[in-house]
Amino acid sequence: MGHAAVRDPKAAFEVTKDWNGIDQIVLRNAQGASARVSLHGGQVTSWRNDRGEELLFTSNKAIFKPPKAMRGGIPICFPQFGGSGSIEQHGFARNKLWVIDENPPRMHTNVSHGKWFVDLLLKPSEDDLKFWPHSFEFRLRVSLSSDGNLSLISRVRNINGKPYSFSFGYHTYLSISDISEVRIEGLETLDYLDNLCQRERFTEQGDALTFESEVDRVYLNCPSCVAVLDHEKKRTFVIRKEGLPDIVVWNPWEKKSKAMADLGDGEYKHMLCVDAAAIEKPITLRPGEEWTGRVEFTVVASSFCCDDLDSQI
Ligand SMILES: O=P(O)(O)OC[C@H]1O[C@@H](O)[C@H](O)[C@@H](O)[C@@H]1O
Repeated sequence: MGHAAVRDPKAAFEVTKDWNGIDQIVLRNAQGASARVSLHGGQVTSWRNDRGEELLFTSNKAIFKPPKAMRGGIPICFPQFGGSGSIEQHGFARNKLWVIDENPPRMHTNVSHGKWFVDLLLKPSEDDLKFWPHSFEFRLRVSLSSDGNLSLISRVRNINGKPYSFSFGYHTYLSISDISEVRIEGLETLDYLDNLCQRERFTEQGDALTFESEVDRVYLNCPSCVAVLDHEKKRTFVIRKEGLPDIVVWNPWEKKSKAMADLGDGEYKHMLCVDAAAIEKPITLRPGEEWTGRVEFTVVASSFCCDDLDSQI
Protein backbone atom coordinates (compact mmCIF):
# COMPACT_ATOMS: atom_id res chain seq x y z
CA MET A 1 0.00 0.00 0.00
CA GLY A 2 1.49 3.38 -0.98
CA HIS A 3 0.90 6.85 0.34
CA ALA A 4 -2.59 8.27 -0.07
CA ALA A 5 -2.60 11.17 -2.54
CA VAL A 6 -6.03 12.52 -1.81
CA ARG A 7 -6.67 15.85 -3.47
CA ASP A 8 -10.11 16.54 -2.13
CA PRO A 9 -12.08 14.36 0.26
CA LYS A 10 -15.05 14.36 -2.12
CA ALA A 11 -12.94 13.45 -5.16
CA ALA A 12 -10.81 10.90 -3.35
CA PHE A 13 -8.66 8.39 -5.05
CA GLU A 14 -6.32 6.00 -3.40
CA VAL A 15 -2.76 5.31 -4.43
CA THR A 16 -1.50 1.76 -3.98
CA LYS A 17 1.30 -0.22 -5.61
CA ASP A 18 0.85 -2.28 -8.73
CA TRP A 19 2.48 -5.66 -9.37
CA ASN A 20 5.87 -4.00 -9.87
CA GLY A 21 5.76 -1.69 -6.92
CA ILE A 22 4.84 1.18 -9.23
CA ASP A 23 2.11 3.50 -7.96
CA GLN A 24 -1.36 2.83 -9.23
CA ILE A 25 -4.48 4.87 -8.65
CA VAL A 26 -7.68 3.24 -7.53
CA LEU A 27 -10.97 5.00 -8.26
CA ARG A 28 -14.00 3.62 -6.47
CA ASN A 29 -17.46 5.16 -6.74
CA ALA A 30 -20.17 5.18 -4.07
CA GLN A 31 -21.80 2.06 -5.57
CA GLY A 32 -18.55 0.09 -5.40
CA ALA A 33 -17.59 0.16 -9.10
CA SER A 34 -13.86 0.68 -9.52
CA ALA A 35 -11.03 1.38 -11.94
CA ARG A 36 -7.27 1.07 -11.58
CA VAL A 37 -4.67 3.07 -13.47
CA SER A 38 -0.96 2.35 -13.28
CA LEU A 39 1.61 5.10 -13.58
CA HIS A 40 3.39 2.58 -15.78
CA GLY A 41 2.10 3.63 -19.18
CA GLY A 42 -0.89 5.50 -17.77
CA GLN A 43 -2.51 2.13 -18.45
CA VAL A 44 -5.95 1.37 -17.09
CA THR A 45 -5.47 -2.16 -15.77
CA SER A 46 -8.90 -2.87 -14.34
CA TRP A 47 -12.50 -1.69 -14.56
CA ARG A 48 -15.09 -3.41 -12.43
CA ASN A 49 -18.82 -2.90 -12.13
CA ASP A 50 -20.61 -2.56 -8.78
CA ARG A 51 -20.87 -6.38 -8.53
CA GLY A 52 -17.10 -6.61 -8.73
CA GLU A 53 -17.10 -8.17 -12.23
CA GLU A 54 -14.01 -7.33 -14.27
CA LEU A 55 -14.92 -5.75 -17.60
CA LEU A 56 -11.45 -5.52 -19.13
CA PHE A 57 -9.37 -8.48 -20.20
CA THR A 58 -5.92 -9.15 -18.75
CA SER A 59 -3.95 -12.14 -19.95
CA ASN A 60 -3.03 -14.80 -17.40
CA LYS A 61 0.39 -14.75 -19.03
CA ALA A 62 0.74 -10.96 -18.97
CA ILE A 63 4.32 -9.97 -18.28
CA PHE A 64 4.22 -7.33 -15.59
CA LYS A 65 7.62 -5.93 -16.25
CA PRO A 66 8.51 -2.40 -17.31
CA PRO A 67 9.34 -1.08 -19.80
CA LYS A 68 6.88 -3.29 -21.76
CA ALA A 69 3.15 -2.64 -21.50
CA MET A 70 1.17 -5.53 -20.09
CA ARG A 71 -1.21 -7.53 -22.28
CA GLY A 72 -4.63 -6.27 -21.30
CA GLY A 73 -6.48 -3.26 -19.91
CA ILE A 74 -6.13 -0.08 -21.95
CA PRO A 75 -2.59 0.72 -23.10
CA ILE A 76 -2.21 4.24 -24.52
CA CYS A 77 -0.75 4.16 -28.03
CA PHE A 78 1.09 7.42 -28.70
CA PRO A 79 2.71 9.07 -30.66
CA GLN A 80 2.23 6.22 -33.12
CA PHE A 81 -0.45 3.60 -33.46
CA GLY A 82 0.75 0.36 -35.05
CA GLY A 83 4.13 -0.52 -36.41
CA SER A 84 4.31 1.24 -39.74
CA GLY A 85 5.86 4.54 -38.56
CA SER A 86 9.38 5.50 -37.59
CA ILE A 87 9.28 4.45 -33.92
CA GLU A 88 8.44 1.35 -31.91
CA GLN A 89 5.09 -0.43 -32.36
CA HIS A 90 2.25 1.58 -30.74
CA GLY A 91 4.66 4.34 -29.63
CA PHE A 92 6.50 4.80 -26.36
CA ALA A 93 3.82 6.32 -24.08
CA ARG A 94 2.57 2.89 -22.95
CA ASN A 95 6.05 1.96 -21.71
CA LYS A 96 6.87 5.14 -19.80
CA LEU A 97 6.42 6.21 -16.23
CA TRP A 98 3.72 8.86 -15.92
CA VAL A 99 3.18 11.17 -12.94
CA ILE A 100 0.07 12.36 -11.15
CA ASP A 101 -0.76 15.84 -12.40
CA GLU A 102 -1.67 17.77 -9.26
CA ASN A 103 -2.61 20.96 -11.09
CA PRO A 104 -4.01 20.18 -14.51
CA PRO A 105 -5.12 23.13 -16.64
CA ARG A 106 -8.88 23.58 -16.91
CA MET A 107 -10.60 21.29 -19.31
CA HIS A 108 -12.46 23.03 -22.14
CA THR A 109 -15.23 20.52 -22.49
CA ASN A 110 -18.85 20.20 -21.46
CA VAL A 111 -18.28 16.65 -20.44
CA SER A 112 -19.12 15.92 -16.85
CA HIS A 113 -16.72 13.47 -15.35
CA GLY A 114 -18.16 12.60 -12.03
CA LYS A 115 -16.41 12.87 -8.73
CA TRP A 116 -13.94 10.06 -9.16
CA PHE A 117 -11.06 10.92 -11.41
CA VAL A 118 -7.31 11.28 -11.61
CA ASP A 119 -5.11 13.37 -13.89
CA LEU A 120 -1.83 11.98 -15.17
CA LEU A 121 0.95 13.67 -17.09
CA LEU A 122 3.64 12.48 -19.48
CA LYS A 123 6.45 14.61 -20.86
CA PRO A 124 9.14 13.27 -23.18
CA SER A 125 12.53 12.34 -21.75
CA GLU A 126 15.80 13.32 -23.44
CA ASP A 127 15.91 9.79 -24.78
CA ASP A 128 12.38 9.95 -26.22
CA LEU A 129 13.32 13.18 -28.00
CA LYS A 130 16.20 11.41 -29.73
CA PHE A 131 13.76 9.02 -31.39
CA TRP A 132 10.84 11.41 -31.79
CA PRO A 133 12.10 15.01 -31.65
CA HIS A 134 8.79 16.73 -30.87
CA SER A 135 8.16 18.10 -27.41
CA PHE A 136 4.73 17.63 -25.86
CA GLU A 137 2.69 17.56 -22.69
CA PHE A 138 0.27 14.66 -22.60
CA ARG A 139 -2.46 14.92 -19.98
CA LEU A 140 -4.69 11.95 -19.33
CA ARG A 141 -7.79 12.12 -17.17
CA VAL A 142 -9.32 8.79 -16.16
CA SER A 143 -12.71 9.01 -14.50
CA LEU A 144 -15.44 6.81 -13.17
CA SER A 145 -19.00 8.16 -13.09
CA SER A 146 -21.58 7.46 -10.41
CA ASP A 147 -23.13 4.98 -12.91
CA GLY A 148 -19.81 3.18 -13.16
CA ASN A 149 -18.98 4.44 -16.68
CA LEU A 150 -15.29 4.69 -17.44
CA SER A 151 -13.96 7.60 -19.43
CA LEU A 152 -10.52 8.59 -20.64
CA ILE A 153 -9.71 12.06 -21.90
CA SER A 154 -6.35 12.71 -23.52
CA ARG A 155 -4.99 16.17 -24.16
CA VAL A 156 -1.78 16.55 -26.13
CA ARG A 157 -0.15 19.97 -26.37
CA ASN A 158 2.60 20.90 -28.79
CA ILE A 159 5.25 22.71 -26.78
CA ASN A 160 7.69 22.54 -29.65
CA GLY A 161 8.69 25.40 -31.94
CA LYS A 162 7.43 23.54 -35.01
CA PRO A 163 4.29 21.68 -36.08
CA TYR A 164 4.23 17.88 -35.91
CA SER A 165 1.85 14.99 -36.40
CA PHE A 166 1.07 11.84 -34.46
CA SER A 167 -1.34 8.94 -34.45
CA PHE A 168 -3.10 7.66 -31.37
CA GLY A 169 -5.25 4.88 -29.97
CA TYR A 170 -6.87 3.66 -26.75
CA HIS A 171 -5.94 -0.01 -27.19
CA THR A 172 -8.89 -1.45 -25.28
CA TYR A 173 -9.01 -5.14 -24.33
CA LEU A 174 -12.66 -5.90 -23.56
CA SER A 175 -13.41 -8.99 -21.52
CA ILE A 176 -15.91 -11.19 -23.37
CA SER A 177 -17.56 -14.55 -22.72
CA ASP A 178 -16.48 -16.11 -26.00
CA ILE A 179 -15.45 -14.52 -29.29
CA SER A 180 -18.08 -16.59 -31.15
CA GLU A 181 -20.83 -15.03 -28.99
CA VAL A 182 -19.94 -11.43 -29.72
CA ARG A 183 -20.81 -8.93 -32.41
CA ILE A 184 -20.02 -5.28 -33.04
CA GLU A 185 -22.71 -2.92 -34.27
CA GLY A 186 -21.99 0.48 -35.77
CA LEU A 187 -19.30 -0.46 -38.29
CA GLU A 188 -21.65 -1.65 -41.07
CA THR A 189 -20.93 -0.28 -44.57
CA LEU A 190 -17.76 1.47 -43.43
CA ASP A 191 -14.42 1.33 -45.22
CA TYR A 192 -11.55 -0.29 -43.42
CA LEU A 193 -7.84 -0.90 -43.87
CA ASP A 194 -6.98 -4.55 -43.42
CA ASN A 195 -3.70 -4.99 -41.59
CA LEU A 196 -3.76 -8.66 -42.64
CA CYS A 197 -3.69 -7.60 -46.34
CA GLN A 198 -0.98 -4.88 -46.33
CA ARG A 199 -3.50 -2.26 -45.26
CA GLU A 200 -5.60 -2.74 -48.39
CA ARG A 201 -8.89 -0.82 -48.26
CA PHE A 202 -12.19 -2.76 -48.20
CA THR A 203 -15.81 -1.95 -47.42
CA GLU A 204 -17.63 -3.76 -44.62
CA GLN A 205 -20.52 -5.72 -46.12
CA GLY A 206 -22.11 -7.56 -43.20
CA ASP A 207 -24.95 -6.34 -40.96
CA ALA A 208 -22.80 -6.52 -37.89
CA LEU A 209 -19.27 -7.68 -37.37
CA THR A 210 -18.91 -11.25 -36.07
CA PHE A 211 -15.75 -13.32 -35.65
CA GLU A 212 -14.60 -16.60 -37.16
CA SER A 213 -10.89 -15.96 -37.66
CA GLU A 214 -8.11 -13.46 -36.99
CA VAL A 215 -9.14 -9.83 -37.46
CA ASP A 216 -6.87 -6.76 -37.55
CA ARG A 217 -8.63 -3.81 -39.15
CA VAL A 218 -8.76 -0.04 -38.95
CA TYR A 219 -12.34 1.13 -39.60
CA LEU A 220 -12.38 4.65 -40.98
CA ASN A 221 -14.61 7.64 -40.20
CA CYS A 222 -16.69 5.72 -37.70
CA PRO A 223 -19.81 7.03 -35.96
CA SER A 224 -19.29 8.45 -32.48
CA CYS A 225 -20.89 5.39 -30.88
CA VAL A 226 -20.45 1.65 -31.43
CA ALA A 227 -21.76 -1.28 -29.42
CA VAL A 228 -20.14 -4.62 -28.61
CA LEU A 229 -22.87 -7.16 -27.82
CA ASP A 230 -22.03 -10.22 -25.76
CA HIS A 231 -24.92 -12.69 -26.04
CA GLU A 232 -23.73 -15.17 -23.47
CA LYS A 233 -23.04 -12.55 -20.80
CA LYS A 234 -26.20 -10.69 -21.87
CA ARG A 235 -24.34 -7.43 -21.75
CA THR A 236 -23.35 -4.73 -24.20
CA PHE A 237 -20.39 -2.41 -24.09
CA VAL A 238 -21.27 0.96 -25.56
CA ILE A 239 -18.23 2.91 -26.71
CA ARG A 240 -18.58 6.64 -27.36
CA LYS A 241 -15.74 8.69 -28.72
CA GLU A 242 -14.83 12.22 -29.67
CA GLY A 243 -11.84 13.49 -31.65
CA LEU A 244 -11.05 9.93 -32.69
CA PRO A 245 -12.42 9.09 -36.15
CA ASP A 246 -11.16 5.51 -36.46
CA ILE A 247 -11.81 2.23 -34.67
CA VAL A 248 -9.35 -0.65 -34.65
CA VAL A 249 -10.77 -4.13 -34.22
CA TRP A 250 -8.26 -6.80 -33.31
CA ASN A 251 -8.40 -10.44 -32.29
CA PRO A 252 -5.25 -12.50 -32.86
CA TRP A 253 -7.08 -15.87 -33.01
CA GLU A 254 -5.45 -19.20 -32.32
CA LYS A 255 -2.26 -19.32 -34.40
CA LYS A 256 -1.05 -15.82 -33.53
CA SER A 257 -1.92 -16.27 -29.84
CA LYS A 258 0.29 -19.35 -29.72
CA ALA A 259 3.17 -17.26 -31.04
CA MET A 260 2.72 -14.58 -28.36
CA ALA A 261 4.65 -15.13 -25.14
CA ASP A 262 2.24 -13.04 -23.06
CA LEU A 263 -1.06 -14.50 -24.24
CA GLY A 264 -2.33 -17.97 -23.32
CA ASP A 265 -3.19 -20.29 -26.24
CA GLY A 266 -6.95 -20.16 -25.76
CA GLU A 267 -7.23 -16.68 -24.30
CA TYR A 268 -8.06 -15.05 -27.63
CA LYS A 269 -11.59 -16.37 -27.09
CA HIS A 270 -12.10 -14.13 -24.09
CA MET A 271 -10.73 -10.83 -25.42
CA LEU A 272 -11.66 -8.39 -28.13
CA CYS A 273 -9.80 -5.16 -28.80
CA VAL A 274 -11.97 -2.29 -29.96
CA ASP A 275 -9.80 0.80 -30.02
CA ALA A 276 -10.99 4.37 -30.50
CA ALA A 277 -8.14 5.85 -32.53
CA ALA A 278 -6.81 8.46 -34.93
CA ILE A 279 -4.69 6.63 -37.49
CA GLU A 280 -5.54 7.19 -41.13
CA LYS A 281 -5.33 10.97 -40.83
CA PRO A 282 -2.71 11.77 -38.21
CA ILE A 283 -3.38 14.67 -35.84
CA THR A 284 -1.30 17.74 -36.66
CA LEU A 285 -0.59 20.34 -33.99
CA ARG A 286 0.93 23.75 -34.56
CA PRO A 287 3.15 25.18 -31.79
CA GLY A 288 1.05 25.82 -28.68
CA GLU A 289 -1.97 23.94 -30.05
CA GLU A 290 -3.76 21.22 -28.09
CA TRP A 291 -5.74 18.17 -29.24
CA THR A 292 -8.34 16.33 -27.20
CA GLY A 293 -9.47 12.73 -27.74
CA ARG A 294 -12.06 11.17 -25.50
CA VAL A 295 -13.62 7.76 -25.05
CA GLU A 296 -16.35 6.62 -22.70
CA PHE A 297 -17.34 3.03 -21.93
CA THR A 298 -20.77 2.10 -20.63
CA VAL A 299 -22.08 -1.37 -19.95
CA VAL A 300 -25.78 -2.03 -20.37
CA ALA A 301 -27.78 -5.19 -19.99
CA SER A 302 -28.54 -7.41 -22.96
CA SER A 303 -29.02 -6.21 -26.53
CA PHE A 304 -29.06 -2.49 -26.33
CA CYS A 305 -28.08 -0.55 -29.41
CA CYS A 306 -26.74 2.99 -29.75
CA ASP A 307 -30.04 4.43 -31.05
CA ASP A 308 -31.84 3.14 -27.96
CA LEU A 309 -29.17 4.59 -25.77
CA ASP A 310 -29.09 7.98 -27.52
CA SER A 311 -32.83 8.36 -27.10
CA GLN A 312 -32.42 8.01 -23.35
CA ILE A 313 -30.05 10.92 -22.94
O1 LIG B 1 1.57 -6.77 -29.31
P1 LIG B 1 1.20 -5.33 -29.35
O2 LIG B 1 2.35 -4.43 -29.74
O3 LIG B 1 0.55 -4.85 -28.08
O4 LIG B 1 0.13 -5.18 -30.50
C1 LIG B 1 -0.97 -5.98 -30.54
C2 LIG B 1 -1.87 -5.67 -31.73
O5 LIG B 1 -2.45 -4.40 -31.55
C3 LIG B 1 -3.45 -4.09 -32.51
O6 LIG B 1 -4.02 -2.88 -32.21
C4 LIG B 1 -2.81 -4.05 -33.87
O7 LIG B 1 -3.79 -3.71 -34.83
C5 LIG B 1 -2.16 -5.38 -34.16
O8 LIG B 1 -1.55 -5.35 -35.43
C6 LIG B 1 -1.17 -5.73 -33.08
O9 LIG B 1 -0.66 -7.03 -33.31
